[in-house]
Amino acid sequence: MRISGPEALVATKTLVGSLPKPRQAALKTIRTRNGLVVDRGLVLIFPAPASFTGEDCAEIHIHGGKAVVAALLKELASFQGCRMAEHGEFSRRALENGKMDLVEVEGLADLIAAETEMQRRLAVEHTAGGLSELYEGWADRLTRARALIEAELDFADEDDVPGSVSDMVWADMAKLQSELSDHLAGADFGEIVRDGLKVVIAGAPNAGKSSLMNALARREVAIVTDIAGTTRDVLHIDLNIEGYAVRLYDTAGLRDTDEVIEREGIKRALKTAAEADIILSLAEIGVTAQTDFAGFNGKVFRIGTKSDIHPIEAGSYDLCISSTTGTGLTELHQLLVNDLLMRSAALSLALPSRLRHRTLLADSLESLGCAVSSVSAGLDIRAEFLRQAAHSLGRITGRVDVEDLLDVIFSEFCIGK
Ligand SMILES: Nc1nc2c(ncn2[C@@H]2O[C@H](COP(=O)(O)OP(=O)(O)OP(=O)(O)O)[C@@H](O)[C@H]2O)c(=O)[nH]1
Ligand SMILES: [K+]
Ligand SMILES: [Mg+2]
Repeated sequence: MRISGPEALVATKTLVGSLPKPRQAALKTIRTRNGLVVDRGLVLIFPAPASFTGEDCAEIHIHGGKAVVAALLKELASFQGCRMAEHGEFSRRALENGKMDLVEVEGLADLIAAETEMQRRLAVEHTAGGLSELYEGWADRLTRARALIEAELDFADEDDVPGSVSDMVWADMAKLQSELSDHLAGADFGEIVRDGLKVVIAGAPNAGKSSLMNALARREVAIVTDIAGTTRDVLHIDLNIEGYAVRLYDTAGLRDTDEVIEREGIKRALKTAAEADIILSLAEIGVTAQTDFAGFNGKVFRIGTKSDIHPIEAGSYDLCISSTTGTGLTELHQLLVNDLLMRSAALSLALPSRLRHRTLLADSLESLGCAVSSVSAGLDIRAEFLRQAAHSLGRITGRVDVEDLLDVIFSEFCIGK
């Protein structure tokens, strides 16, 4: 049981008699104020500000049985100012007290939800502040640049400000522009690691889409019949491939039809394929035509099916498989592994992984681009673009730029001494 806030230590002391030394576990008997023993267990205290929330915190380790928990909760609730925490309230207080920033809080949420090794690694990278450091470093660079530009504006006639500072600043800003843009390019993969690679099985009716889904799931997820138009709803399963989350979708067979339910199924199939990272375009070897999915964003692999009953036509397909015999399924798995490895190549896991990150990074990059390229605009306007770029970065971590501009000017130059 974790208790945080100004009354945490008072309440804990009342329950366990005497408090242990900060951050040292001690075995205590936990009693109600009527003297009834609730349980015996280890007690730890973390006086403010050296705690997770930044407030006074206590941990009472109890046996997890329902009645024990209920008894301690009931006793705690009777203390003045003590109540049940709301969802995420400990992290929220940590954020408010400057113990974590927004990216770290999001990382913690992702870490708790992580199911695959790569999701875990990405989340750890975020909770450990790797990304925050990067953004704060960039925001500092922008603030410094702006300070230098404003110094040139304000004190252009004074000797203390070296000339052509501007050139140096803009060269650095152009460099930052490309760093930011490289980082933003990693957002696609960051989102894939966090949310899973979307692999959509699509193609003509009876191509064997649902059979492939079942073979990869190793269970009968989808209905399989020899009737064309069996699958209507979009089905999905989650796979873990080399530590990466992969979401595999089975969809309705694509064809012209007047059947109302099937039409709706096809509409959904196309929508799902449009959002895919990878489309496995299935066609029965030599029997059904391959849908080419031209204009779709996902990478398309042409898969020939039922290789057990048709001669393999090398050249027409990227891969031929048989869900019945299992031929080609190892290769299909390897194809996905290779794709993931290719996407991850040369990328660290300090990647933006949420739409919120992506949007603000894009905003920042756009402002920076305006600042760098508006060569004919006044320096004041270009400086304002730099401010906006830093502001967007500050909003990612939640530590929006405070007005430390003058500090920077005076620390770098000896103006007005
Ligand atoms: N011989 C052979 N038959 C297969 C194979 N895969 C699927 N089939 C058969 O082909 C028929 C259609 O399979 P499904 O998996 O339902 O095909 P689908 O693409 O999901 O079809 P719709 O949902 O109707 O679009 C069934 O009779 C399957 O048993 C295979 O690898 N070899
Ligand atoms: K079918
Ligand atoms: Mg099907």
